[in-house]
Amino acid sequence: MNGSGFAGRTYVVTGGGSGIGRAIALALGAADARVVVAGRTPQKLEETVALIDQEAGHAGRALAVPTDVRDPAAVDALVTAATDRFGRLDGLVNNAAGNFVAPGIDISPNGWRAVVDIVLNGSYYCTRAVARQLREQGTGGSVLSVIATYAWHGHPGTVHSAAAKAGVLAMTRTLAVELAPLGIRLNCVAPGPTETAGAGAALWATDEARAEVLATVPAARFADPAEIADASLFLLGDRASYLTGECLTVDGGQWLGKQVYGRGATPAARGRG
Ligand SMILES: CCCCCCCCCCC/C=C/C(=O)SCCNC(=O)CCNC(=O)[C@H](O)C(C)(C)COP(=O)(O)OP(=O)(O)OC[C@H]1O[C@@H](n2cnc3c(N)ncnc32)[C@H](O)[C@@H]1OP(=O)(O)O
Ligand SMILES: NC(=O)C1=CN([C@@H]2O[C@H](COP(=O)(O)OP(=O)(O)OC[C@H]3O[C@@H](n4cnc5c(N)ncnc54)[C@H](OP(=O)(O)O)[C@@H]3O)[C@@H](O)[C@H]2O)C=CC1
Repeated sequence: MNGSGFAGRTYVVTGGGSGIGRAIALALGAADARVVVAGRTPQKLEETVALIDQEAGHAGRALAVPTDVRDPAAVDALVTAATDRFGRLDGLVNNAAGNFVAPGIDISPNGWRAVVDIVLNGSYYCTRAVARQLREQGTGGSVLSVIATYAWHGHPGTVHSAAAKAGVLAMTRTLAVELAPLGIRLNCVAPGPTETAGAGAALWATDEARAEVLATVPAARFADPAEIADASLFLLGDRASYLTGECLTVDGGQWLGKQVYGRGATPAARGRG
């Protein structure tokens, strides 16, 4: 990835201790960026830092800052820790999330709050704190939020997450316009079903549920987190320099494949996925 423009730049990745967030953090590290990973579990963050150091062949390219993104003061402290360590910031990946499947009519206020606080409020607090730092630096930068296609088509069992992700998309489009004069770009990536332990536990915990999800994907497979990371680095980096307020879907055709006719023609639907 030499010449990609990431060398020496610094990115905060929330939820960087696992799954897609870890894959994005590793890809940034491999592109010679400096990476600050944030999440609630210190051990998972330290594992990501160790993997980045291992790939780099030396320590010091990454920093773990245990942070609950629901706490705006903790998020401000995260940005301070990142700039104290690396001198400046260049971008943010809003990746942290929580999810569970339940009928909307049965979700408790606390269950609703748990998901919306992490996904929507957390993304706003992080975006606000990083954008303020970029404004102070006068450098511009890039914010990427990881959402899901049900932000626009909805999905039974996920009303809290779908509503929160839709909010993140609206935030992205709104702030893309407000912050363009400062040279700050904001975009989203919307992965389809992606092989991570977190999503597996939250969304397809049984073989039956997993097979049902797979049958909805025309590409007849789950995504590898590295494929989401590839698209994410494109959106974060200079090759997307005129791209803002957009969402790139990386879902193996899942959400377009909802037509009545033709769905049975996919390998997964024929039981070969
Ligand atoms: C049918 C779906 C298939 C869709 C396929 C489409 C394609 C893929 C698209 C996927 C898009 C998005 C994916 C993801 O987001 S994957 C990320 C998954 N990762 C995680 O969820 C990890 C983090 N998770 C958590 O931290 C927790 O799950 C939680 C979100 C609940 C937050 O944890 P916290 O410790 O803060 O909260 P509590 O455990 O105390 O719970 C708070 C309240 O929430 C209620 N709750 C929790 N789980 C459930 C459940 N399964 N059903 C109902 N209610 C639940 C809990 O009871 C608490 O409320 P009360 O105090 O009122 O009891
Ligand atoms: N996997 C999939 O199929 C899809 C995933 N996505 C999205 O991709 C992103 C990553 O998901 P995935 O990698 O699958 O799942 P993970 O469960 O691995 O990732 C979620 C991350 O968020 C962190 N997190 C949760 N709550 C908080 C909090 N309050 N503060 C800080 N960090 C928090 C978790 O760490 P910790 O618990 O240590 O805090 C964890 O590292 C999410 O935004 C998800 O919605 C979208 C579409 C499909």
